[in-house]
Amino acid sequence: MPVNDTRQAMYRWFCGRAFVDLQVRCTRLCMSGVELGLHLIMGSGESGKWTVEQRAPIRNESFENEYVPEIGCLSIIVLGASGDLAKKKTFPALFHLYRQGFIQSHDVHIFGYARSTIPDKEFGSRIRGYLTPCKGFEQTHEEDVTQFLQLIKYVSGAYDKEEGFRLLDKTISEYELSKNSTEGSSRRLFYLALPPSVYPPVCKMIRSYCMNKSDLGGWTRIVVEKPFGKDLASAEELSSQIGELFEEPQIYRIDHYLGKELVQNLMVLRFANRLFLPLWNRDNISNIQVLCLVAMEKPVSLKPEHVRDEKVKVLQSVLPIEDSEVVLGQYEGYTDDPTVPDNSNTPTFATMVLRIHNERWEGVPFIMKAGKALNSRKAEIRVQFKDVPGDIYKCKKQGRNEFVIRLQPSEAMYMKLTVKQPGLEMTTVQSELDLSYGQRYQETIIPEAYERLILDTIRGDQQHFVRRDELKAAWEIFTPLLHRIDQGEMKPLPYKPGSRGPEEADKLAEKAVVEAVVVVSDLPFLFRVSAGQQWCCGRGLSKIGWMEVGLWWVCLREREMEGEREGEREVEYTERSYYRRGMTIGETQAGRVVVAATVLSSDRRVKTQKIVWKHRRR
Ligand SMILES: NC(=O)C1=CN([C@@H]2O[C@H](COP(=O)(O)OP(=O)(O)OC[C@H]3O[C@@H](n4cnc5c(N)ncnc54)[C@H](OP(=O)(O)O)[C@@H]3O)[C@@H](O)[C@H]2O)C=CC1
Ligand SMILES: O=C1O[C@H](COP(=O)(O)O)[C@@H](O)[C@H](O)[C@H]1O
Repeated sequence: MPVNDTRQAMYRWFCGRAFVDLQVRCTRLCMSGVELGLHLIMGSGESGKWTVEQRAPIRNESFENEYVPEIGCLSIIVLGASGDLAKKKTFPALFHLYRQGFIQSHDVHIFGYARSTIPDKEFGSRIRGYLTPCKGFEQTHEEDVTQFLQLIKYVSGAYDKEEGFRLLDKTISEYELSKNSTEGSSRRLFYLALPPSVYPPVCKMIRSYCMNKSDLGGWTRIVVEKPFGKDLASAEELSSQIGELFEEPQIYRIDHYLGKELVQNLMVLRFANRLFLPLWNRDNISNIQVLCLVAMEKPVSLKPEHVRDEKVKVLQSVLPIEDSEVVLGQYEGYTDDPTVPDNSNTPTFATMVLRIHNERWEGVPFIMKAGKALNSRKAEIRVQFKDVPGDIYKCKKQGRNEFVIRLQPSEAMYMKLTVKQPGLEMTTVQSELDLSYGQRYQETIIPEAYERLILDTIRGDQQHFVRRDELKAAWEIFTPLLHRIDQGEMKPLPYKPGSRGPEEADKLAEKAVVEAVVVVSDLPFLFRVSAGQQWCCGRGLSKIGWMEVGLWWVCLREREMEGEREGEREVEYTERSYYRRGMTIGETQAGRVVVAATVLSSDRRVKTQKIVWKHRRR
């Protein structure tokens, strides 16, 4: 449904897409020819002495796969097996895992569960047509499908009745016994391909009747599909209901965009390439146009919890969304659908600017765009770099450096660069370094997102699933806006199907980019610090804690300043934003604005202080 899709798209910008995969090799220190691992120098109990604690060598957690194959038989139970998701995505993904040997008939069985009464054979014919051939296995496809379908047993029952789940448990147990699986060593994976309204009763039933009987290395996990609620309150309620029944490590909140090849590649790109490490920040990036954030800091390790910790942190650094930085749309003809009310306020399109209030991203607009019935169906992340200072080649007119990651269709990464136009003339032209997966990896099978994620659930890797606090942090950002839409306070603008969306959306994006450029072109700022009698040049500002807020203030509030001569604002201080008393901030050499700001008091512990500013145009 469109309303959910828009909510999901908004949610996805955050929780998904950008925070994914990381494959960084941990540093190893080789000492005296013996690999000792990383040594940690610690203060000892005795003052003045240092001891060296020897730790086990740090292993490369991404490449030396920690997964140890388990021995108990595996039951995969798809609840809502009669539905759309199950037939189009879940069973086809299971089939591909089977065909590639990740699911083997000797220790895996699959159960479909739903209310509809469907004989096993008929169930097989329902899904057969959706089981597409695996690349390289086209010859044996029909045979493979027949064998795969034999692994599936369909059980019919209600979602809130004991009998159905007792029957399901009995059917699973019979299979486990037939495989001589020791009780408690078996693994049960429940995939809820169901409307969220039935998650709570279904989880309750699973908890009461279908869990592993004891723990001999076996487990019970549940996979829940988005949407995870419709706003903060409903998401929290759902989380509590499920959280009362299952521990967080048993819960896999799936959003299949996190399983897409190029989303999985994002962290590798960022943290495994020296080229990007120093560039990926506000000093170099003008704006980011994403379906998701590319913003988290490097995690301590590749452990799922470390990765997810970083995701939560960056979500918590997102500033409240300003109404003036949102454009909503609804395509013309949307309300012609008889199921849609004539006065529907449901957006089918949204563009908005997000601001991340941290050292890396202050001043860099994250421009999000998503919609239905647009001119093209694609998902990409676009990172625009700042202009080259001292542009002797006049590169500006050709466009800036840009790094584009196209998730779909046709996975690709390309980088727009300025190069010399081949030939005798010394002219420049914009060209691309292009890594199109279809060409470069012709022989490689790129797995479907669901395939990869289901495999992760079997292996117990939660890295690409949404943790409860992450979900909460994401909803906290969007809920106020969603409520304003629900209350009719924000109206979608009409746009033509097949267009780029409302024109205002492009204008908003342009404005955000221009503002970000102004920040660049105005550098260097000169900062006069009256108390310390110092002069500083703006380039190194982010490294000087007490200047950070000033710069942020100048950059982000420029819009407000344009209309006002002077004013007063409350400024929130971060721990790093240490101010000195009586500081005067800012004069741009580029001559756009002069900003004088005085911080009235200074105290590291005070989180909010008053800043008075004035400016004048030259
Ligand atoms: N379809 C897709 O491509 C995607 C779906 N999702 C999410 O996955 C979940 C399942 O999606 P989808 O398969 O499309 O959903 P369906 O509407 O097809 O529902 C799945 C099954 O659930 C049962 N069901 C449907 N409505 C109700 C109800 N009100 N109460 C109880 N049971 C009901 C039906 O089975 P029966 O009557 O036989 O019991 C139905 O076959 C949803 O949460 C959806 O948002 C997420 C991403 C993509
Ligand atoms: O989650 C969803 O995604 C699909 C689109 O998936 P894609 O992998 O084909 O891009 C969308 O159609 C569906 O409405 C939404 O819930």
